[in-house]
Amino acid sequence: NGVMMEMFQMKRQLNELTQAESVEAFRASAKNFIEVSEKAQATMPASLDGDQSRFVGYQKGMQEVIDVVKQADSLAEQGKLDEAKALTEKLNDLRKQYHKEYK
Ligand code: HEM
Repeated sequence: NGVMMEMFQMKRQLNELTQAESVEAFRASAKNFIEVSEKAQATMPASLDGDQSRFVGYQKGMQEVIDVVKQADSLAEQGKLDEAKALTEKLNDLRKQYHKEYK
């Protein structure tokens, strides 16, 4: 099982965030993104092979991602769509950083 399905959903939501043309569209994608990343956070990835101590680090990484999406959502809520979108670049940095470590 693992987190493959969640990861592909996160990829889709990230595309939607960067392409959102309205606050409403951005916030809807952010909500979906948070939901699916919380699911991923609760699930042991196959690549970790049951290693509980690495799972703790993995979960912290996923929390960083969730926090950035929440921050971006709150910018969108204030009508700052461009700033919200700019912040999603951080998600790609986190993706690269944590994939190196856990994928
Ligand atoms: C932030 C946006 C992220 C996106 C869009 C994303 C997307 C993906 C995708 C598409 C895959 C499968 C294809 C591939 O191997 O490249 C994948 C795999 C994986 N990702 Fe992510 N990821 C993200 C963040 C993270 C973070 C923060 C972590 C860890 C804290 C993580 C951990 C993993 C792991 C462990 C796998 C391999 C799963 C397995 O082999 O079962 N990802 N990710």
